[in-house]
Amino acid sequence: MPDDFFGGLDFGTSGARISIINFKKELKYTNSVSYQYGFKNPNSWINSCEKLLDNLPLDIKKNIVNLAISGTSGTLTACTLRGDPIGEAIPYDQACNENKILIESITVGEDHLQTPYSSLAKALKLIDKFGENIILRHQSDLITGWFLKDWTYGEEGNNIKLGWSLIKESWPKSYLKTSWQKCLPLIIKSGKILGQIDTDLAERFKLNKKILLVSGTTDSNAAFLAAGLGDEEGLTVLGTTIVVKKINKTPIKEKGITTHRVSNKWICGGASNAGCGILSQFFSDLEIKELSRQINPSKNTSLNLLPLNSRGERFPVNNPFLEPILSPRPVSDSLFLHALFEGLARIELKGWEKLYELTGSLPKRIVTTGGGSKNPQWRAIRERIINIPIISCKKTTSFGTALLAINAK
Ligand SMILES: Nc1ncnc2c1ncn2[C@@H]1O[C@H](COP(=O)(O)OP(=O)(O)O)[C@@H](O)[C@H]1O
Ligand SMILES: O=C(CO)[C@H](O)[C@H](O)COP(=O)(O)O
Repeated sequence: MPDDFFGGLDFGTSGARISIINFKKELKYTNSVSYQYGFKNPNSWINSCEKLLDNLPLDIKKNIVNLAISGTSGTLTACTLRGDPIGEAIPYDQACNENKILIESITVGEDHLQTPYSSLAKALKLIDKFGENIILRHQSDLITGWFLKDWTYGEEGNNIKLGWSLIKESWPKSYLKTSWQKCLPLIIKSGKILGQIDTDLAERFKLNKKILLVSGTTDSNAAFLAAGLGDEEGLTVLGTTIVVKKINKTPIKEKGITTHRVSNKWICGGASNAGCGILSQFFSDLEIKELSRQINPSKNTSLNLLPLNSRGERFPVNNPFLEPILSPRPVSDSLFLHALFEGLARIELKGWEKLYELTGSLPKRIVTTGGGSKNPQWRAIRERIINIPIISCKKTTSFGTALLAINAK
């Protein structure tokens, strides 16, 4: 009797990854692809999903029983009522300042929505551009809909930045009076079975026709699940952006902070606009690895870079006008990389200080996931600057998403 398999697909900034696990949570298969048309183009997400499905070995295709999808939190796209993406998505790190006054008037007391990075700000911009005869979906919800050929649903965590309240289990009352409420998804808790894969799609990719789609989560929550974090540990995701998260007894409502609920715990934290993205702007992955070997992590470069991926910051400060500082650039590439690592470690430190201010405690140990987590020199620099022991977790975000698929109800 062949194993049943559980799949997790994660849509990040640099590409998409799939992990297939069995009931014992053993990783049976993984693969990743980068986006063909760039991150902002939703057809890239669909196209990379198709490539990942095409490349699955047949025995896996036939024995996947549950599938869950995660994606970047706060990347919103407009679609036709039939789920076809319209134009480019607005990515999580793009500030939309256009409807500030309207947003303040409909989100009184909801500070986390009153930022130009909220999905609400992006939703209003998309409605201004494309009208109200559209639906608005985040990355994870769009792809889940693509598998079902039904775009009705939205997963709770992915929609917090759009205004969904995990506590009240509703949209803000002020939305009821708007004409655009119909553009929002019907919210479902994470880890719930939504329905069976579309038959034509299953046939096209030779997949088990009985695959059940499970409502997924955000990329950072999936990383949290993969890391299996303890109450006294913190999570740092070193992906295109740096995300810091810790468990807290109560939710926190503040600009730049998101409170999610994962495995019945409140997970508080924030995502910077700085991260590995800036490394990729200057160096290939191989160059990063080789140049890192020349770095002495115990030394301080005394260069004070602020390595934001672009203008504007979400967390630890929420300022859409903050400019990156990338000069002076030393002649030595390894010295420059060293200084970038230090600048990123200082941003992470400020993140932890901000969470200390809001929660009253620091983690005893930091678990790190994401592309940057495999770098030992960066880890040592981070330990020197942050002064908290750090370990790397080899499990990927899509592995965490696959865990949701196992535990589906
Ligand atoms: N050895 C390394 N050290 C530091 N960063 C690395 C290393 N290898 C890859 N990266 C970075 O990892 C990033 C991709 O990580 P990933 O977690 O896949 O990101 P995302 O999920 O945001 O797409 C790239 O920006 C790349 O620069
Ligand atoms: O930065 C990101 C992409 O890499 C994260 O998706 C995101 O912005 C983190 O969001 P949340 O605060 O909801 O976990």
